[in-house]
Amino acid sequence: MHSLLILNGPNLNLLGLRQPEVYGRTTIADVEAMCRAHAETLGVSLDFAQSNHEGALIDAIHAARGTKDGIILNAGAYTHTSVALMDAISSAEVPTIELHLSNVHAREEFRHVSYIAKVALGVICGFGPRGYTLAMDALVSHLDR
Ligand SMILES: O=C(O)[C@]1(O)C=C(c2cccc(Sc3ccccc3)c2)[C@@H](O)[C@H](O)C1
Repeated sequence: MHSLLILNGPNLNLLGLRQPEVYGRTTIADVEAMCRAHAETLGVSLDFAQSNHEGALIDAIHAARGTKDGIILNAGAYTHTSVALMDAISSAEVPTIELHLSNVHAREEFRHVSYIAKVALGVICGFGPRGYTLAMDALVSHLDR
């Protein structure tokens, strides 16, 4: 059975509570429930976490080496700034999909930069909460290739 980690970065704990016009009204708890139901369907185990702290996200990625088969990472704003997260993903050697609720490429210029994409298996963005289950499907397809 594949073991997946879904990791969410800063401010995503407030998802659905503010800026619904950009990020929708779905809460992070709703996203987790949807992902856990989809994990059952796929027959995979799932850990789901969120942190506002870059170091905690790095620690979770380090811990995934040798224990998780794949990571889905919505690093939030750290996507656009964090060489440390890029290095952690690279060193963990666990296939990682970069995930965004919004289409970052259609937004402000600064959101077009991604340090995560440089070391990711692939990027899914713009599909809202559905992006998480799309990423799960893509990761399992990759692991079963
Ligand atoms: O689209 C995303 O999922 C993204 O990763 C998420 C982000 C993000 C940024 C701020 C807040 C939130 S969640 C939220 C939204 C409104 C109010 C409070 C929190 C997400 C952005 O930093 C990224 O550029 C894009």
